[in-house]
Amino acid sequence: MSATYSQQAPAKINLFLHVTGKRNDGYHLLESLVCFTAAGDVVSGELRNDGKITLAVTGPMADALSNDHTNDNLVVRAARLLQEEANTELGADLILDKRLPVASGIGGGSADAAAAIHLLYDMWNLDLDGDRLSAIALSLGADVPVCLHGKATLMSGIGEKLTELPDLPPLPIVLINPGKPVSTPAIFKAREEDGFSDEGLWNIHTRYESGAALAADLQECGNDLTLAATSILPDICDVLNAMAREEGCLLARMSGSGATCFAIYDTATQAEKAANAIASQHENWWIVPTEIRCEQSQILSNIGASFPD
Ligand SMILES: C[C@@](CO)(OP(=O)(O)O)[C@H](O)COP(=O)(O)OP(=O)(O)OC[C@H]1O[C@@H](n2ccc(N)nc2=O)[C@H](O)[C@@H]1O
Ligand SMILES: Nc1ncnc2c1ncn2[C@@H]1O[C@H](COP(=O)(O)OP(=O)(O)O)[C@@H](O)[C@H]1O
Repeated sequence: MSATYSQQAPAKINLFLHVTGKRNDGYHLLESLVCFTAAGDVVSGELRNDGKITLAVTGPMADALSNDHTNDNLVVRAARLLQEEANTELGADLILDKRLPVASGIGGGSADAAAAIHLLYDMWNLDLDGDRLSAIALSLGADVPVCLHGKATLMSGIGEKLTELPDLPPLPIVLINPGKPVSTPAIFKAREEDGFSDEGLWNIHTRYESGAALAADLQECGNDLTLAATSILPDICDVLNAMAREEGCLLARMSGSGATCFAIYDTATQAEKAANAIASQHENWWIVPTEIRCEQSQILSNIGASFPD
């Protein structure tokens, strides 16, 4: 019987997200403090010797994905690219346990693609250098390199420049999605007339000892996609207000291009209380109390991927 491999695909949070410019190809230059939560999807799988790659999708959010897993799903696209790059004749039967809402600003698809790369790297016993893996990741999406890295990072460029940061303090958070997907390209398009933020506003050397200290500095930054996202989906304002009203809320903000928002609470008990209170009033919202994960991905350290200073 072959072994089952399993890899978590944690949700990505943009603690702040500044749009600092635009490239000629239409992609935007960003500066964002990215971290990862204990909540996420799970990718698992078994080895095949015939080179075929199959995918089954399970879990509460499976129905939100297109049925054409073979061609559309980022897990399969990542697996095919890695197979080609490594020139291997091995394959895999993969299962995606889809728990994160789709098209929701927490990089679920990007996290799944990164998890598939980690899992298959291990399963196929590969030996590729970090630059080649980073190039595969970027070709799948601007958020995939940071998801491959998997820990607190200052992300810039269009998503390919990664600066590792000191570990963040324990951060109890609540994630809320109002149950409606938003399209990332549509949000970037909707902010076309807005200006650009300055670069270099975040001190990459500061080590935060408490969530309160981190939240205070995050108040000096923002998410430059919020105005565009709330103009397309005003429900995001309801989410932010509901989070901010609960006791112990240090910061409530939208992640990525939305619509998922996160709030940092002073304690885990306050985060859970807030989640329960909000859930009792909004039964259609996706509400998850969780925390920021700080540990480095084990498999990444085996890969030895290098990232710019
Ligand atoms: C906005 C962010 C912030 O972390 O997160 P999400 O809201 O998707 O979670 C990411 O940059 C999203 O990354 P990702 O979702 O991988 O984007 P891609 O598939 O590469 O691009 C989708 C579309 O978004 C726009 N896009 C994306 C990234 C970027 N730096 N500039 C852009 O203008 C482009 O219109 C592009 O066609
Ligand atoms: N495994 C996957 N999980 C989520 N979305 C996927 C996946 N594979 C492909 N997609 C497609 O990628 C798009 C972006 O999804 P997602 O990564 O969830 O958004 P976001 O980056 O805004 O959080 C969706 O339109 C979805 O159809």
